[in-house]
Amino acid sequence: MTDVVRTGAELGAAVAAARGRVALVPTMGALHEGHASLMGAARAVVGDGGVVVASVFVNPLQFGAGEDLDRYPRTWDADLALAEREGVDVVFAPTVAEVYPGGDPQVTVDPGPLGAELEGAVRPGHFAGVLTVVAKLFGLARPDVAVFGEKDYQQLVLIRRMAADLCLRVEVRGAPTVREPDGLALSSRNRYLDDEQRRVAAVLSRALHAGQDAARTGPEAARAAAGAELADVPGAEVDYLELRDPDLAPLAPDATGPARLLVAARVGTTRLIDNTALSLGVGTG
Ligand SMILES: Nc1ncnc2c1ncn2[C@@H]1O[C@H](COP(=O)(O)OP(=O)(O)OP(=O)(O)O)[C@@H](O)[C@H]1O
Ligand SMILES: CC(C)(CO)[C@@H](O)C(=O)[O-]
Ligand code: BAL
Repeated sequence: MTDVVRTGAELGAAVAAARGRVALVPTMGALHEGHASLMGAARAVVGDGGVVVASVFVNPLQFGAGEDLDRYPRTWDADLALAEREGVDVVFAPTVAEVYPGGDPQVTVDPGPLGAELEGAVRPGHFAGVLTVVAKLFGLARPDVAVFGEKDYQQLVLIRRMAADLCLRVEVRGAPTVREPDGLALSSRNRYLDDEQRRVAAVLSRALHAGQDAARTGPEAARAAAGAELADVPGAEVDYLELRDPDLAPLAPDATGPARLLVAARVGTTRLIDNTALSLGVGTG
């Protein structure tokens, strides 16, 4: 039985009554099997005696002017059915006024330098909005553990850093990206794509695979192989393709070992992001 709560007070009461550990899965709704995998991971961490809370909240603070806040998919009935199927104990689905009773908050979380790079360079203010709402969700749900998808890798790195830097006493876990059979990462925004755009969108994961395959030869080869896949694909406009270390710091040209390859592109008016781990250097790829 999944309880639906709409206010911070109701959520506080629900988690205060919990006997086991509390795991939180923040989402913006329009739930898909990627979200379901996070809920499954949350249950695996806290066990049957724990409490899994999923939030469904389209956070205006992380959308810039001209972005898709108004048309972001809202599929409440299907979201609740998926949460019930996954055995989520509590769904927190607040209104904007409940989360931001005084309008935009005066105090927000500064994501630091990484917040202005990659996604943050294309979407100024985005990560301040993300970290602020996640900090509020942590304050409301007081989770022991919170689970986020690696699909939004920069977000995951920044939330981990926020939890550590601000001593939030929550364990931040990443979960692997769930993909369509052709490699496209599941994403709520995929539903904006028409058939032709959906076909084009598979180039992102093809590029990441090409980068992985070339990684044994070194960073430049990995980046070039991914770039070659993305070059001249009609209908796909690349925002960035970057190879970084696993914490998203820049890599030395001769770096070896673990790294992260990240891509963002616009297919029509839809922005898609994806990333993969890879291992650089001869004998490690
Ligand atoms: N394919 C996926 N596999 C695993 N986790 C995912 C996947 N897609 C999203 N998530 C995770 O689900 C959580 C909620 O994300 P969100 O509700 O924004 O969904 P989304 O599909 O990423 O939507 P959007 O299209 O807005 O990017 C985040 O932690 C995100 O990383
Ligand atoms: C973490 C999050 C739920 C905060 O609004 C959002 O950025 C998302 O869905 O990834
Ligand atoms: N999936 C990350 C939330 C966003 O794009 O706003």
